[in-house]
Amino acid sequence: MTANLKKAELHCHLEGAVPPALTLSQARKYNVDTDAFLRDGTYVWHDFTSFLAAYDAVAALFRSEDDYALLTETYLDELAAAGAIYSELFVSPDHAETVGLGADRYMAGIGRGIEAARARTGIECRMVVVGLRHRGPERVEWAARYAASCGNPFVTGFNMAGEERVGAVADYARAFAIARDAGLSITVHAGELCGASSVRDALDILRPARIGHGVRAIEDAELVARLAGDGIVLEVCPGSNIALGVFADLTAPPLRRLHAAGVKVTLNSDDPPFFGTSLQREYETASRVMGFTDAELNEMTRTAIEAAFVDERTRADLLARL
Ligand SMILES: Nc1ncnc2[nH]cnc12
Ligand SMILES: [Zn+2]
Repeated sequence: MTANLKKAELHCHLEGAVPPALTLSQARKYNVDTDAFLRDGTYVWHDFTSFLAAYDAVAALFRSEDDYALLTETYLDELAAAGAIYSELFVSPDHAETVGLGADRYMAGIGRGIEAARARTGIECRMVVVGLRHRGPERVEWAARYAASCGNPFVTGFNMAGEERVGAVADYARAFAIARDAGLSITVHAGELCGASSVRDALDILRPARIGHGVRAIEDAELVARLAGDGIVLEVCPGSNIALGVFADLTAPPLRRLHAAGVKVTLNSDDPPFFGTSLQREYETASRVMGFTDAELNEMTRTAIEAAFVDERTRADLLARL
């Protein structure tokens, strides 16, 4: 039983972590009909594109600092209850601009939620600002400049998510250079909907410390050896990969093969209520279905904290709590 294990999560989209019950209460607050994207307590989508549309519809229900403080506290309390001592949240200032809240008040609300959850449960949390790939290079550069200049102490990293099949990685090199030059740590979604070449391009052009998913690297033995040799950490999200059809069933995700090849892997929920999962469930599945021992799961948690975008003192504190 993995409920008693300490956990850490590096890959979860804040707007992708909204429990359906909270979506319904937000919809009542703003008088929005949710039938198009939420039915019988389940989000309605059938492929990646319609998943993103449902995700955007849910995100549009969070319009104030208080809304985001509530969402952040709700998710971090759930994580802490599952034994998590550390969480990195992917936050999207584009969504804040879309609803007219503005990025600064968005980040302030999330920061309040982080502080409230930490005061109550001790969970440590940092934010990774996300640029949305399908909004194009200029918009991702806007997100990078925002992350670089916002001065929010919880912001420690930059990422790109969204529709992986749009554009080429090289189009976004300048955005990542802006973030890196400002001292932000780098991760990027790759090797999820696109194959091994998307992981190789990400490594060659963006030089990330971590890769979001990266699991399609399994298609190329030389690339797997490179990931292992370079110590690149994969933010693996098995439940997400199944829900989105990246792999057929839970016996297929290559977590065990990547781990056996010496690749540093971590467990993550990505967008838990959208994919019928949670961090607790990911640990439990890795144990019961994939056969990982508690020692191996604890090693993945350690890997996550060693790869966390935090200052060294916080990292030492977290490792001591493991
Ligand atoms: N799994 C995923 N891939 C790319 N962009 C996302 N945004 C939220 N979840 C995502
Ligand atoms: Zn993701």
